[in-house]
Amino acid sequence: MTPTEPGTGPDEVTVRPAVPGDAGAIAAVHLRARRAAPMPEPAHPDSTLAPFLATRIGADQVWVAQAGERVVGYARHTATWLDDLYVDPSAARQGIGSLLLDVVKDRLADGFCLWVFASNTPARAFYARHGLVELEETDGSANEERAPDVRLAWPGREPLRFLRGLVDEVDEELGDLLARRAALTRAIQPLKTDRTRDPAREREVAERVARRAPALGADRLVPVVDAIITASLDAAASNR
Ligand SMILES: O=C(O)C(=O)C[C@]1(C(=O)O)C=C[C@@H](O)C=C1
Repeated sequence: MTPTEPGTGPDEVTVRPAVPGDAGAIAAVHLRARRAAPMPEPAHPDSTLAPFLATRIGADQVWVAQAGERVVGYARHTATWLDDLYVDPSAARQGIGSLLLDVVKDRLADGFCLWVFASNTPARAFYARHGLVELEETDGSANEERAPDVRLAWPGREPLRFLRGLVDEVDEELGDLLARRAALTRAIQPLKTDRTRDPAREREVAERVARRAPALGADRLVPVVDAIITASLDAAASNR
């Protein structure tokens, strides 16, 4: 199928920017597609979606796939995130998702990220086929549905640069966390009569960290925790 070529008959699919009047149609596609996929129930009532999407048309970039007069899919993105990509189940497997994804890749040529529910294996396979890479998997505690999800990235035309940019963002968060942790280590020290290191306590720390980072595991994290605590104690001693 060559959906963007003119003159391909009644099934010709075109992609155009959304207009405010599209909110109802794209909300309907979203809800149908979502319920046809292995995804958790939406966190908000169905009736709130069209008004929400109406506020996003204009604020975000929203692209509508249309077959004749019928809205069959849409994509919504910011400068760095793909927030939505849904195809009506009745128009599935016709290349419409790929068409929308190609529009987003063109617009965000330096790369972008998106979240997919871990349970949504068809979507994960679709994105893998289209060159997206899976990054971290969460336990879902940070999303509204409380369902495990996976962060994906399309690393764009300079993948190394894009992924290093993501590393830089994480390192900034890590720096904030290390500063908070070092301040606590420092606050504890004057309360202790015996300041020898406590290996059992440090092992517990490594195990707690490992529960949030199972891919690393406690044994690999023991030396990391040791280095952090050594640096924190050293800074505390030199700043006294
Ligand atoms: O909990 C303590 O006793 C601390 O001194 C804090 C801390 C840490 O930074 O977590 C530092 C050194 C100890 O060996 C164990 C833990």
